[in-house]
Amino acid sequence: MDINVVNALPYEDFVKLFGNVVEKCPLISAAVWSHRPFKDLADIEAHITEFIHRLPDSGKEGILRCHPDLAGRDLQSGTLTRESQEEQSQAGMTTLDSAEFLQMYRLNSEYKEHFGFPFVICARLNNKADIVHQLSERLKNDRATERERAIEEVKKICSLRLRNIVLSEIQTKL
Ligand SMILES: NC(=O)N[C@H]1NC(=O)NC1=O
Repeated sequence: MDINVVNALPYEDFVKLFGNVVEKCPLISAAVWSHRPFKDLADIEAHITEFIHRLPDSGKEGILRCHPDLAGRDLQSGTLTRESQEEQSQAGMTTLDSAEFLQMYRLNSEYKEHFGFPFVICARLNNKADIVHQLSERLKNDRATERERAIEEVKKICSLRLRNIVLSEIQTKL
């Protein structure tokens, strides 16, 4: 992808293209557009990361709360975003048997009750077993540690979504 093409995009198209690199947080790409011209894709990613890091704790938790549960209500009802659907499918969340589904439901509920935000992990980089293991392990963290840990996962998700757009979507979306 030619970065000059991206730099020439009006904000409406930029947000259309990059609006979901952080799940359901188009405000972030709308804010980052102000930093054009970008040197390259890594520069866009760096601005997104900086924006997230400057948020107060409540803002970071807000980002986490925009994420759907893994194997949760949105997956059941078919209301996941396209990106999340692909990621959850790749991690095996769409083919859980009923015992696995119940286990995910219980662990997700326990995690949410404990921290007040959903468990977030980069599904594309983890399989079913990793996810269950991480859910149980990260429940032991204190809230501040876990908030930062989860934000690191948001950044991984964002990075892979950005790369995906560059590889496959620029021609079809515009
Ligand atoms: N809760 C959670 O981790 N959700 C996600 N992870 C991911 O890679 N895509 C998601 O939607």
